[in-house]
Amino acid sequence: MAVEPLSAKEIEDRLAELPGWSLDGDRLTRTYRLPSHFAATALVVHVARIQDELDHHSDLTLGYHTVSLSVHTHSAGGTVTEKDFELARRVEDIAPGHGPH
Ligand SMILES: C[C@H](O)[C@H](O)[C@H]1CNC2=NC(N)=NC(=O)C2=N1
Repeated sequence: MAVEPLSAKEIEDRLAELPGWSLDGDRLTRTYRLPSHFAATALVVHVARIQDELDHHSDLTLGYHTVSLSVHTHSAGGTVTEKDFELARRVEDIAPGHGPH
């Protein structure tokens, strides 16, 4: 599927529906804080499954009690596309099940 870069306005509108997510340069990012290192690790594994299912992969960083995602679309020249937002929405759906953050 060919994907096009989103405009600044399109990104802004989509971010308004995704509290906690922000634009950092040309990347969509969010850091989740979890109740334990084990919970954070479980979230990483769950996100990895979603990323393989979507065939769209963020830089996914595990900290002590944190999980950070940073994503853009390589095939669209490293810009933010609808695919990045699709991933962000899917992660938002499952993150609450991993404990408070
Ligand atoms: C061959 C495979 O479909 C591509 O390499 C996929 C995999 N995951 C990807 N992830 C991201 N973030 N951008 C891509 O363009 C991308 N392309």
